[in-house]
Amino acid sequence: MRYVSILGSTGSIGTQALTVISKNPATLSISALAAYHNDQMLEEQIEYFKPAIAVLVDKQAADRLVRRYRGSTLILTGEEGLLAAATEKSTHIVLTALVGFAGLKPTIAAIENGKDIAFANKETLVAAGELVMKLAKRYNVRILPVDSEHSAIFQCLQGENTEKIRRIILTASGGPFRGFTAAQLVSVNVADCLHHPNWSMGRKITIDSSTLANKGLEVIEARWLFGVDYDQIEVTIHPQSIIHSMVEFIDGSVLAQLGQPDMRVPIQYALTYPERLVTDFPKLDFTSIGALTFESPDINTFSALNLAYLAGRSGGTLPCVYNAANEVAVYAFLNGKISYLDIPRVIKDTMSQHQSVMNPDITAIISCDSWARQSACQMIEHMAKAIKQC
Ligand SMILES: NC(=O)C1=CN([C@@H]2O[C@H](COP(=O)(O)OP(=O)(O)OC[C@H]3O[C@@H](n4cnc5c(N)ncnc54)[C@H](OP(=O)(O)O)[C@@H]3O)[C@@H](O)[C@H]2O)C=CC1
Ligand SMILES: CC(=O)[C@@H](O)[C@H](O)COP(=O)(O)O
Ligand SMILES: [Mn+2]
Repeated sequence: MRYVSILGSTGSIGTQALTVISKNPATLSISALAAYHNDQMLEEQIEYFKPAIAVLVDKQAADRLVRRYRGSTLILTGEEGLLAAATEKSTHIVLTALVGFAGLKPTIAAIENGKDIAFANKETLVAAGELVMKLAKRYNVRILPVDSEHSAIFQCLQGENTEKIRRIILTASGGPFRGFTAAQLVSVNVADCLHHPNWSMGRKITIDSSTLANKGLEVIEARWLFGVDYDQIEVTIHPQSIIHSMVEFIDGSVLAQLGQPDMRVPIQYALTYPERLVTDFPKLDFTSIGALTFESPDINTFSALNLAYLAGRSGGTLPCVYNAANEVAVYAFLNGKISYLDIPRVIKDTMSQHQSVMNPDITAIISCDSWARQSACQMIEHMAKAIKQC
């Protein structure tokens, strides 16, 4: 039996992981569940999966649950609760399915306690990839990609030597605005952005997909997961999202991983690796797919992708700044404070104000994240004031 802690159990990845676990009761079991404030859904999950620990980071939400709950699961709260879920003693593998930089500390705690990581929380690898990968090596834990592209690459690399990689081809759907001009992007609204053509996901990553910041984050994620240079990572728009990514080797051979756009498959692979278990999820029917097409990304219009390459190549704390500024800008856009094209503007301007620290330790990364959030927030306040004055 493999015991799983899920950080972010009430979200898109978290709930799909629970479906996978409920379909494989002989192999997978839940030891801890954690969410931010959705007490109702967490309570239902506790009733069904009976974890040792359940956590709501938000104290008021945790209080509501504690007042109602009569079972034997230990209910915890706050950052300490999240760390407890990440390090619960019976846990073998921690699925990091929470959003944003908040995943960094529990991921490190899990690694330091010898837990394997099923990695969905890409922001942590972007902000602190070098540090996290070094820790994983030191504590001899496995880092198993959940992100569909990185799971695809990981699957293509089974039995291969990463030194024989010529390039990685990360596929991108292109999002809801593929083919749009900058002029057309001026007036897009939140509802337009939340309409991803192929995947149903949480709000933050869906906005990221639309700006191509998601692909930018994934480029940096790939650099750390697979130890390749940025020159070896290429992004190709593949609107059907059937090929989840490809690896070209030095002899010119290309391996690809294909499947329905269904996150339950990479989630299950990460949780059961190296085993493959039977699924009853819809399978590909090649005759009905028709064409698989490819095009180059429009990096001038969708500049968040280029900014990620810039941040990644510069290294140090700049990827952390890229991530923090993007997080702040996305939530400001979702809350109606800035317009869509302000998102890459905020990232670019925050990056340009930063004095990068090379080889950052955890303290430097945390202070860089705080600095970037504060700078991005100030920028957004100025933008909001300027709009009011018009
Ligand atoms: N969705 C997808 O298909 C994919 C997602 N990913 C990555 O996986 C991660 C999760 O994405 P997704 O599932 O879409 O996100 P969702 O917004 O759907 O879910 C986020 C989950 O994290 C919890 N959460 C949010 N903030 C915190 C916090 N500070 N502390 C503890 N828990 C928190 C939420 O709890 P509550 O509900 O209580 O707010 C919720 O359970 C992201 O990093 C994303 O980039 C990667 C590939 C695909
Ligand atoms: C499902 C998944 O892995 C997402 O990261 C997905 O890749 C988003 O689609 P885009 O290719 O549009 O960014
Ligand atoms: Mn992805």
